[in-house]
Amino acid sequence: SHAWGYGPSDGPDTWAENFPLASGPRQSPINIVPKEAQFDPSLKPLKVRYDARDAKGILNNGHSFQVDFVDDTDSSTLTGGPISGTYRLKQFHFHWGASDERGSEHTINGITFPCELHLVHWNTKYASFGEAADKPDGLAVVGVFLKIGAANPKLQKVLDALDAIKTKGKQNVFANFDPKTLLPGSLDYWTYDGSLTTPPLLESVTWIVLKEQISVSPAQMAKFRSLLFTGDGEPLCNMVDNFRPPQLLKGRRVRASFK
Ligand SMILES: NS(=O)(=O)c1cc(F)cc(F)c1
Ligand SMILES: [Zn+2]
Repeated sequence: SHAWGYGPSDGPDTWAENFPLASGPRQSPINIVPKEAQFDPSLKPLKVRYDARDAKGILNNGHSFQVDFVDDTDSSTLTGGPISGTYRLKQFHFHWGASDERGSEHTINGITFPCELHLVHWNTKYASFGEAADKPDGLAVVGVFLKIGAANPKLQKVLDALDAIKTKGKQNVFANFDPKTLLPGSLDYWTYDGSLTTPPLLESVTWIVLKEQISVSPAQMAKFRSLLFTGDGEPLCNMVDNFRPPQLLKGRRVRASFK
């Protein structure tokens, strides 16, 4: 299997060697230029309905950590917005930097944020996430920027679970959590057709990037950075800078749900 990472020898600039989609026509992330985004009055409001009881576990997968959800019913879904039909929440995860001036994957007018949250959903016209993952309308990911400010109490339950999943492959039960509490007050968004931002870089994602950011404190950022890319017994390597830089737009349009 193809080992990839974020270091000098296996990072984003090397991914095209094993994952040819890296040079594809609809790669993510991108730099969003709000003045060039077209307001689309036909875009519907985003409808987010999550059930805290669907939260299942938390896993250090060696690239980030993710909180996984039970997705065998329509109890936690995303509808409306730019998508048609019903997409089920599968997991959420984050990307972050070694320091506050980098870490996000999408940028706004070239501005980077210290962290970016991704809530991953799959189209229920397909039988499963795995089936949906390589279809052009298979996935919808909601991206939320985190900016340095006051401590965010909604993050704390997630961050307090990180000590038990410090190394690659470790996982734990993570129950009774409603990720809707992580979202900002406004669901105004930009949307464009893109891809997974990590290998296999599948071009199957309708990206929905929220305009409003949520806060994270420096101490909370230190918790993210306390995770390790490496497994038990391997040389320590802090899990930081696990972000792909912005990719070429290649003629794509970015639409705005707001004026
Ligand atoms: N980072 S991302 O949201 O594009 C993403 C989501 C996913 F479900 C699998 C991936 F490999 C990557
Ligand atoms: Zn992601």
